[in-house]
Amino acid sequence: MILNILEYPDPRLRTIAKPVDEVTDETRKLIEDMFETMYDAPGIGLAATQVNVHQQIIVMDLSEDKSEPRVFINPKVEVLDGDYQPMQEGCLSVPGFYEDVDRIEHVRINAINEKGEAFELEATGLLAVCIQHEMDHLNGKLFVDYLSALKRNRIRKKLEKLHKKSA
Ligand SMILES: O=C(O)C[C@@H](Cc1ccccc1)C(=O)SCC(=O)c1ccccc1
Ligand SMILES: [Zn+2]
Repeated sequence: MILNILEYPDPRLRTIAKPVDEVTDETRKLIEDMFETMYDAPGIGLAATQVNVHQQIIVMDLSEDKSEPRVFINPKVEVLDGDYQPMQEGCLSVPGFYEDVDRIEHVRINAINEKGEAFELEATGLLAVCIQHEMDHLNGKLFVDYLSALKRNRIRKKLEKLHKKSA
């Protein structure tokens, strides 16, 4: 089922997600709906926060042909080296805006998969960037928070105007 994606500046996007106690069939159904929603958008990542479910669940697929689906439940990210690199980011909750954000170049993520098995992954490049972007969502943070107040307010005003039209 395609789920509704919350859009900035919706305050619910600022909610801190809670850990998943047990990976159940209900968790797996939500993950299935998150993948369907992400592919439909289209996007390369989606955090449960964005569909107003405040559990620590991220789905991702950086492939061109939906061939590399990834699930991260209760993820923890470690910095492997402190270098930052700028990369252009978009966000399904901030549709139509793309801005450069500095992110840590090399990270390690520890998480649980949809079968409840623990795993670890080292990442650089777009995968590392996407992991940090999705982790921010689970902590109520958005990529616009890294921009200047001027840019952030311009984006907010444009999206609020769009919401009024469609409301
Ligand atoms: O809002 C999200 O979390 C999804 C976001 C993830 C992301 C993209 C780029 C850098 C960091 C994080 C998106 O997927 S925005 C859409 C997008 O970037 C894209 C869409 C289709 C094909 C390729 C990229
Ligand atoms: Zn996003």
